[in-house]
Amino acid sequence: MTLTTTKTHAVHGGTLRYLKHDSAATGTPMTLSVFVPPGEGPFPVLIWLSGLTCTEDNFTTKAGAYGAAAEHGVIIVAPDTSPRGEGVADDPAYDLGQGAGFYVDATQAPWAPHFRMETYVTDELIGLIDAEFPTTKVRSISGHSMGGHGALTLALRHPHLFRSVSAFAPIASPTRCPWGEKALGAYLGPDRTVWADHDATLLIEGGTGQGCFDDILIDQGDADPFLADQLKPELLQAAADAVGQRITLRIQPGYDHSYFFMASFVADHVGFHAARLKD
Ligand SMILES: N[C@@H](CCC(=O)N[C@@H](CSC=O)C(=O)NCC(=O)O)C(=O)O
Repeated sequence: MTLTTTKTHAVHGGTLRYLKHDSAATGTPMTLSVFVPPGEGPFPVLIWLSGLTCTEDNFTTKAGAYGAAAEHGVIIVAPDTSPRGEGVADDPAYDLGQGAGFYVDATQAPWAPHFRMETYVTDELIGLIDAEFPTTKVRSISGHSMGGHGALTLALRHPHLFRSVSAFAPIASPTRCPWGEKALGAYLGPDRTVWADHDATLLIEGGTGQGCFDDILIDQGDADPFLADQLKPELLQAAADAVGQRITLRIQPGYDHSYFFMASFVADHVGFHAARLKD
């Protein structure tokens, strides 16, 4: 599984690479970016999962995370959000198919052959990064919106892989919002009991990952147009309170769903993870 560098940029004293590789998990080429801070390493890793419509480029060019990553000595990995290509299933809507992988392994036609983003991130991507970059083999995970859902569910489902988890405006309970119901129904089929394994709120309510994370940092803008119908962080907070999982949910006044919001607080998230990655 060879990584090919397509572009390299110097940034904040470190090196940002855009990369591509043939993925065994998705059966397609996959693209990603990797920022390596200045110095010899080895460095811990923060995996960033982006939201609907994104490629690896949105976070890389808009989040402004690399100054904090350089300061804390953290590698940041930002993969694409789905398999892509002519032979890959798609849907004309922005919230299903290419650019909307939802970080699950699809079981349903026509998605099942390539839409395997849970395996891609938790198995192939982590292995590839640890093999090809100077890592400490210790990592954390964060993401935005669909990627916030991905970060939370992958951390709760695979807590041995991650030291810490945070999210920006995550889809907190995809079994109870239009984006999630549409995607989980398409990728996993009509049985809602199967969806529950990919719903961060229901996972926390059921005790999955309990005791694995001392705190979960979540930032949410109160001017986010998706807050009431799609995101519902209050459900996650209630579930966490019920089982004693600490969540630091920061409602940020005036902030929307855009990368301007993330750029405003991403340094806090890098610092949150860095403190736990270096323990
Ligand atoms: N096109 C849609 C919404 C698209 C959108 O807002 N995408 C967000 C993630 S939403 C949840 O996963 C995003 O990150 N966009 C990329 C960016 O660079 O901002 C619509 O217009 O309603």
